[in-house]
Amino acid sequence: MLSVYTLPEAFSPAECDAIILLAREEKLADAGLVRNRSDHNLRRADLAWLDERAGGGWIMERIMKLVAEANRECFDFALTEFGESPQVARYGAEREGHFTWHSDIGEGALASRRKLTMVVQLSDGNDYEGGMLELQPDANIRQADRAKGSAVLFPSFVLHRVTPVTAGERYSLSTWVHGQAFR
Ligand SMILES: O=C(O)CCC(=O)C(=O)O
Ligand SMILES: [Fe+2]
Repeated sequence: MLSVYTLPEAFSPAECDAIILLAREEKLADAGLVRNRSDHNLRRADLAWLDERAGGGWIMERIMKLVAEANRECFDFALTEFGESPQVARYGAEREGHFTWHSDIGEGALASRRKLTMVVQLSDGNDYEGGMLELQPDANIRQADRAKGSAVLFPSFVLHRVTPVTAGERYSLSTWVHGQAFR
C-alpha cells in the first residue's frame, strides 16, 4: 500500500473555479463554530458542504470515478459508501487560515468509519503563500502537489495538516470514503 497517492489533473482549472463558485453561492460557515469544532487554534477556515448546493451532481460523479481509480491502483480498501458531503474549505490570509496536525478518523458514527480521504487543490499554488497540505504517513513529511486541480488520496488515519496561509487564499475540496473499520 502506497500511503499517499496523487492524481494530477483530477479536475480542470475551469472545473475548480466552478466548484468554488458553487460553494460561494451562500455564505460559508466558520469551521471554528460548526459540527462540534470549537477551537480556532486547531482550525481556522470557512466551509461549505456541496450536498447543500443544487447543481453539484457532476462533482460527486467525478469524485466517485477518481476514488475508484485510486482504490484500484493503490489502496484496495473495502469501501462501502460516501457517508458525508464533500466539503469545500477556504483558508484566508486575513486570519492565517490553517488546520493543525490531525487524523480524519475520529469518534462518532461517521468519523469512525472513514477509511480514505481525498483532497483536491482548488486554488493555484502560486496565488497564495503558506497553506501547504502536509502529510506524515511515516517519519518523513510529504507536501501535497500544489497544482490547481490535483488530488491527493490517503488512508484517513494518516496525520496531515495545512500550514497557515500568509498571503492570498486557498480553497480545497475534501471527501471521505467510508467502510467497516480497519481490521
Ligand atoms: O484543506 C485541506 O487541504 C485539508 C482539509 C482536511 O484535512 C480536513 O477537512 O479534514
Ligand atoms: Fe483532514
